[in-house]
Amino acid sequence: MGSSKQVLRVGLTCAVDGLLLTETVLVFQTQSSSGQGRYAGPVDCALRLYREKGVRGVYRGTVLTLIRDVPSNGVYFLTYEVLKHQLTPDGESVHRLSTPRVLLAGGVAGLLNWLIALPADVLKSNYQTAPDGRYRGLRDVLRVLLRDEGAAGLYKGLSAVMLRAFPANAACFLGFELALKGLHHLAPDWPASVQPSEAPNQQMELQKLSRAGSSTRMLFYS
Ligand SMILES: CC(=O)O[C@H](CC(=O)[O-])C[N+](C)(C)C
Repeated sequence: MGSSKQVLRVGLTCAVDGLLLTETVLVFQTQSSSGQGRYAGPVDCALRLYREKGVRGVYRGTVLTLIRDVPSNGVYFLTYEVLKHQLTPDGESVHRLSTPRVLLAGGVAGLLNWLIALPADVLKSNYQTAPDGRYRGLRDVLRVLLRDEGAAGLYKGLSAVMLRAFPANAACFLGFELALKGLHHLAPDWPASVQPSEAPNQQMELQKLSRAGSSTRMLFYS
């Protein structure tokens, strides 16, 4: 694992990936579930939002998306890495963590992600799906929600979100680990597959590598 700060930084910057389609997806999902059928599909939805409201229309709610995703993504990846290391028995490599432990670390990371993300997610959804002119700005979305529903409104849908969060993110991280193992299998000498920061396991790995006669990989440990 990189340092906690590195993992946190990766998580925080990953938040930007979700910005591109957030408004389009939500507007399209809302009309689909209401059965109104105003848009033929997500692309049609994006194009019409753009034509009717310009770039601002497509990116409405971006600030709230960032408020949701930046802290929660940081905590998400950090929690996963920290838990993986804590769940690794002494003397064993974190890369050989058993499937149930990977699932546990991923599931808990998902729960914490949503515990932090949900209030901003509720505000973002209210803002993005409201008719034009309903809110005077982001603060107004919070004011109206607190007035109408109280603080509990910020955690609307918590149980459903949590029920989904554990299995979805457990499976997501298991898929990630399996993909990583597959790639490592295909390209064992690829530099990025070597973990120079694994100090406790370094000696053991070095012995294994020298037995296998792999001088290329040993270079990365020196
Ligand atoms: C807010 C969100 O989309 O959370 C993701 C996890 C999930 O349950 O969908 C996390 N991440 C955006 C890092 C994939």
